[in-house]
Amino acid sequence: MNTHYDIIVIGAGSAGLSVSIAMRRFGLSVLLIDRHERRIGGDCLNDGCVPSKALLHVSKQVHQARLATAYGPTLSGDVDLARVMQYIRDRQDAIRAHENAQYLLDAESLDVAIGTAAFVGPKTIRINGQEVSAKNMVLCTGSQPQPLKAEGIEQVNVLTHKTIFDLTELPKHLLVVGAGPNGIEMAQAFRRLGSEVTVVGRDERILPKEPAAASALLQERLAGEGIQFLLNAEIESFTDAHTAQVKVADGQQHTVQFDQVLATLGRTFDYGDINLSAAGIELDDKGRLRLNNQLQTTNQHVFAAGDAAAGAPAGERYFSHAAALHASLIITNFITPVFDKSLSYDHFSWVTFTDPEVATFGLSAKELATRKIAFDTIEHSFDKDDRAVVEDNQYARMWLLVEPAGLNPLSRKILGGTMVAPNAGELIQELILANQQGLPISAFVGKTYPYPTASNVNKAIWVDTIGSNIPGALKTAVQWLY
Ligand SMILES: Cc1cc2nc3c(=O)[nH]c(=O)nc-3n(C[C@H](O)[C@H](O)[C@H](O)COP(=O)(O)OP(=O)(O)OC[C@H]3O[C@@H](n4cnc5c(N)ncnc54)[C@H](O)[C@@H]3O)c2cc1C
Ligand SMILES: NC(=O)c1ccc[n+]([C@@H]2O[C@H](COP(=O)([O-])OP(=O)(O)OC[C@H]3O[C@@H](n4cnc5c(N)ncnc54)[C@H](O)[C@@H]3O)[C@@H](O)[C@H]2O)c1
Repeated sequence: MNTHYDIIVIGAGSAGLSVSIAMRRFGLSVLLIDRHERRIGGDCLNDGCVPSKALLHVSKQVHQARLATAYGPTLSGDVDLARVMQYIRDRQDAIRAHENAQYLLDAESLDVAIGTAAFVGPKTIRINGQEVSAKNMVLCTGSQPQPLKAEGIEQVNVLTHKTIFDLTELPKHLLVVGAGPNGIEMAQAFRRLGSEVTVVGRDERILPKEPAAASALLQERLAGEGIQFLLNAEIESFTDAHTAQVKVADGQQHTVQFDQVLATLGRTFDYGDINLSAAGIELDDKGRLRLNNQLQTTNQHVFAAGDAAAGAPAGERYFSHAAALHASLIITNFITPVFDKSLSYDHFSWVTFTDPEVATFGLSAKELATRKIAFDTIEHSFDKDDRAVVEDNQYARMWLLVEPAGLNPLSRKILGGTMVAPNAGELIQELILANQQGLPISAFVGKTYPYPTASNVNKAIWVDTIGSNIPGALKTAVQWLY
């Protein structure tokens, strides 16, 4: 470790890895810091995206094996959770092979220091007793799970995403508190592995950041798999280590007996040991870094990326690919400072990896209304799609927000949307590209999809919409010409 670098990056999760590797590749001297060698890769690798997606993968295999018994094969025995968790650890290790300090030094010539960094001045930190300075620094320090508060909580061992992957026995009854993406993904995974699952959510619907119709469709599917939902509800108290009293807004009280409880209540921040005040870095009233839309803190030489950038005026997005977007913005502004770019989520997208997946992109109806942008909502059911029929997915749906029809219906552009379908996260990619590049819907209508690819729905929605709204004058003209 040197005493001065071009850039110091604190936190080696999705954000820190993106910023530090790119800046090093541009030939700058970079120091990347994380508290522990085993935290390199951050939440995504260690207790977020990777283990949760691996768990969902296994749970889907188990679910499909169970469905296959309809055709003759038999299935016996319970899922051995210890073996499932071993599979997850193996998958994490496969990624760790290229996300560790030695690899980063060997492959990227990147200096990595293990220890807790704390500011001692505007451009200087102390780590492991040594002071190191830099021209600029990037805080990629992530976020923490919001703690569950309820009377009697001290009797209960509350799991979070940081501890649930250490379980070795399948819970008989898993109580999930919080109905956001983390809670809903885990609820389905454990239900499919064999647990009874109850979800308690504060809002009136699951996945409240999605359009209401998408939340309702997913909830119906999950309820069909046996997940119990208590919505508009909160844990009032724990009367012992395995009993929760749940109060629903309509006044009803439910007693839920559980052997494990998982809290998935959103994110919070802990800047207790980093001494932000020594660098003049301020927090906002929600305890987030106070940032501008260039992701600059109140210290002009210190920036933030990833979950730590949640205080940006553009809004909160806690995703690995948001970290990559922030990293790309910061890097662009470092290397082309005359064109200061601002953070925008106008073409952002995300996927909740349940089965069916929920994939959302672009501007929401609420954002369009706030910006006074006129739009139509076009709903498309997959019920007549041959691929959906043969795979029994006719329930799937999408809702696209599109410019109002003008003189040429094929020139309309897609402003945003949501799809609830198996593999929606993959199917929606060409819609995202069209949205980002401003392609008109003629791009879909003019494309021939190999039959029966699932993504043909991206054409069918427009063929149906245009086909059922051909203006009378056009029909008359066609008849006359024919
Ligand atoms: C269960 C779960 C599932 C998820 N699934 C997905 C998904 O499927 N797709 C998706 O896009 N996103 C998903 N996310 C969100 C995603 O994991 C996070 O948005 C992302 O990991 C944040 O990356 P980050 O680099 O900002 O922070 P982190 O990954 O939290 O990294 C921050 C790092 O900073 C280090 N650090 C903090 N302070 C200091 C200090 N003072 N000194 C040294 N080091 C420090 C920490 O040790 C940590 O390693 C999921 C999250 C959870 C909880
Ligand atoms: N597939 C993915 O990309 C994925 C998966 C998991 C998590 N994540 C990310 O991680 C972040 C954290 O996930 P999350 O689901 O914990 O956060 P979240 O903020 O999205 O959802 C938490 C939910 O819990 C509810 N809640 C809060 N306190 C409660 C209480 N006391 N009782 C009942 N409900 C309560 C909130 O109203 C909210 O709906 C998310 O913002 C998401 O971006 C992404």
